[in-house]
Parts: sequence; structure tokens; C-alpha cells
Amino acid sequence: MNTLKIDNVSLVYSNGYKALTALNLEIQNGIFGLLGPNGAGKSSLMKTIVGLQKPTEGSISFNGANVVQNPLDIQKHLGFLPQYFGVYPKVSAYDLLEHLAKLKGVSNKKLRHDQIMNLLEKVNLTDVKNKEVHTFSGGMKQRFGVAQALLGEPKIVIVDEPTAGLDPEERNRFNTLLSDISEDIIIILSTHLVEDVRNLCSQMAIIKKGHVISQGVPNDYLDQLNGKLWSKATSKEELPNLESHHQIISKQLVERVMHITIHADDCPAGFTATDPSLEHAYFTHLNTTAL
Ligand SMILES: Nc1ncnc2c1ncn2[C@@H]1O[C@H](COP(=O)(O)OP(=O)(O)OP(=O)(O)O)[C@@H](O)[C@H]1O
Repeated sequence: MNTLKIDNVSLVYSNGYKALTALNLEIQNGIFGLLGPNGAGKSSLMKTIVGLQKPTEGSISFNGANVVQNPLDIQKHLGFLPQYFGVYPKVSAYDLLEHLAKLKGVSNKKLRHDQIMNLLEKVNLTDVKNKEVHTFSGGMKQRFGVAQALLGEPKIVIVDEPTAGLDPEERNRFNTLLSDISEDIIIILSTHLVEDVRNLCSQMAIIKKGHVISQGVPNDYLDQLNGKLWSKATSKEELPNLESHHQIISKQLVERVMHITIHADDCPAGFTATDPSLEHAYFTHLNTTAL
């Protein structure tokens, strides 16, 4: 079992902006979802975990090693799948993986070849291994990204907004792949897509303005809201009055009609009970935690 421990971590950028405040997380094998709106501090946390920047306060350990003092202790076990790779060099998928594998220290030629062929198989790109990566579709590029992240058999893989821009079929395929590889390693999935966290993650945390405002098991979040959510179709005219009387946690257009969901112990007149989703839980925490 791999364990990543984040203890009381704060990060202040050189311009004085406090991006992370006293974060505590303990993460073990499986997919851990880090949910938060844009600018909440997800990328700042990722970069701090992988040792690209040092926290201003606090400690981070990976399998007992202090990675703030010694970033190599996590970097040699790390795979990273950024949201965008930028420009790909004009070389084939196989050659690019070979180059990256060398950089990751897979020095034995035969082992390197076997590992690359296994990974290409796993991500379903064997048939196109001699094609240049820049000619791939978005989904194929993301699967290539998974293959490069898994070179060198990492124990911890960090994925940043991986399904942005993928069509539903590629997104499903990508999520299944993540799920398959997550058994024996830690995967940290940074995203604002609540549905991906619901589908994939055994543990999750919500981050807002640099604070972890909540963490737990997705199912528990739903249980906490059972019997406390009420919905109603409404109109633009009626909305301001409802907003001043209720804690609205979601507004959704269904066939061009606005439906609102509120959080309350008892059902107000005119509302009906609704089943909680993880998105409801996410917005409830975001909207009710003042910072
Ligand atoms: N190098 C930096 N110097 C100063 N402020 C920074 C720096 N990098 C990020 N920030 C600020 O820190 C805050 C958190 O940024 P961060 O990129 O970690 O958020 P995020 O949750 O990853 O958001 P997104 O989903 O938009 O990438 C933002 O307000 C950002 O402007």
C-alpha cells in the first residue's frame, strides 16, 4: 500500500498570494478526486506534491520519505498527465515513448521495449505506434498521455483535468483505463467534473480558496443529503423571491424550464423530494462554507 501524507501544508507565492492554507490529506491506493472551482488551488497543490515548488509551511511524505526535503523520493515513482502537452515533436508514438522512458531511467533496452509494447497495448494504440502523435485525435492523445505517465512503473500518478475536450465515448474509455490501472497505485485526479469523481473515486476532497473544506467517501456525501433536498420548476420572475427565502444549491434548465433544488430539513410548500447527486453535495459544501 502506498501512502501520501500532507500535513498542515500552506503555500504563499512570492507576490504574497496565499494559494494553500493548512491542508491536511492522507491518500492511499485508488483514485483520489480533488474537486474545486477554477482558481481554488488544485494545480498549486499538485505542483507542491511533486516537488516543483516547496510549501511555505508544513510537511509532505510519500511512503514515509520526506518529499519536501528530497523531491527525488517521490519524483522517481511519479507519473504526470497534464491537461495539455503543448506541441508534440514530429516523431512516432513508439519513438516518443522510448525517448521518455530513457529520461525516466528505464535504461535496459529489452525491458524498455517490453514496457512500451505493454503500455501501447493497454491504451489500445498498438496499431498506430508508428504514427506521429500530433496526428492523433484528442482521445488518442490522452491515451498516449496515460502510456507516458505509466513509463517506469510509477507508484503515484497525477492527472490534471484529463477528460476536458473528450467526446463521451472517449471519456468513458479513458475513465475505464484509469480505473483499471488504479488498483496498486495512487492516482490523484484533479478536476471540476463532479461526474468523473462520482464514477471513479473511492475518496475525494473539495478545495475552495486554498482550503480543504471537506473530504470523505463519495457515497457518504450522498447519504448526508438523503431526505434534505427539494426541487421545484420555477420562472425568472419567481426566482428572486425563492432566493431570498431558501438556500438554493442548484439551478438547472430542463427543456428550457428552470428547476431549482434547495437544502432544508423539511419540504417547503410547492417543492417535491429529489434524490441527491454528488453535484448537489459539492455545491452544498461550496455554498455553505464561508471563507
Ligand atoms: N506563480 C504564481 N504566483 C502568484 N499567484 C499564483 C501563481 N500560480 C497560481 N497563482 C494563483 O493561485 C490561485 C490558485 O491557482 P491554481 O492554478 O492552483 O488553481 P486551480 O484550482 O488549479 O485552478 P484551475 O482549475 O483554473 O487551473 C489562483 O488565484 C492563481 O491566480
